[in-house]
Amino acid sequence: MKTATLLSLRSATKRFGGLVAVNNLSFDVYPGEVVGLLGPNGSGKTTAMNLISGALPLNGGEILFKGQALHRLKSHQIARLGIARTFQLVKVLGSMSCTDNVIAGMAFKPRPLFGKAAAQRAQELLQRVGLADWAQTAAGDLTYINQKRLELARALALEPQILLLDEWLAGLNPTELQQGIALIQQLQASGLTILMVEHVMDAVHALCSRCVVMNAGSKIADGLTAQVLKQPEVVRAYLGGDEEETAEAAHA
Ligand SMILES: Nc1ncnc2c1ncn2[C@@H]1O[C@H](COP(=O)(O)OP(=O)(O)OP(=O)(O)O)[C@@H](O)[C@H]1O
Repeated sequence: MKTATLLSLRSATKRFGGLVAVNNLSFDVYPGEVVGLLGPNGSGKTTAMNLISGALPLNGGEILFKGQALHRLKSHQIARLGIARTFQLVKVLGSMSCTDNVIAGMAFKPRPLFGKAAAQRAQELLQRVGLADWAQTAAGDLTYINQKRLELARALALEPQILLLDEWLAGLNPTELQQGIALIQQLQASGLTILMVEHVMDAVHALCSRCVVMNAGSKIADGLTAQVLKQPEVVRAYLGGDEEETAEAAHA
């Protein structure tokens, strides 16, 4: 018997005027999976993440979390159900300390923490992402990778059941990338389910057991990472038709 899905998109559709940014998109995410959401620029990945997190309303179809339809819920209610996200453009509260940024993330937890308990939990989360020594530093003074770590700690403060990562590894240098991959692997090992939009192929290979690939708003592939990346339609769409490059990526 197949495990029950954690997250299901069923013909999810989003239009911006005449543009169908997400077109009848259906896929499932099962508990404990790390699934890559791939596709060329403008294919609808971030819009799909926005539909799941409730930042944008659906125009058609439905999105279910543990069987519950999300479309009537506001984003804070969706967060409270256990769906946390990071953003493509890092969004930290620059003048506030790292600790306070993480505590702010706890406001949307099902059972919010206050006072000392919140500060202690924030310290644990900062330690988990490698920021224990920056607890009192203003978020705006952190380096780029550390701001990304902080955003992750804030998302984890929700105690999510699924984490949506939107190009969390983008813009990192090779050393930082390895650190970032290791950090996500730790989350994976703890059993957290992750749906990640990612362009960095090394990270996709290292982290994602399965990938869903979009092109021009529609799903064009869904399956085991190595197999999906070899599919001719994915080669053509995702890497602009450079089959050699995709073949290299598939074997990386
Ligand atoms: N708020 C909006 N209003 C109008 N059009 C939008 C809006 N958001 C996205 N789009 C359009 O929808 C399409 C899908 O955009 P989206 O950002 O979801 O793609 P993406 O796959 O995440 O791209 P990238 O990899 O570059 O981040 C694009 O054509 C984009 O210009």
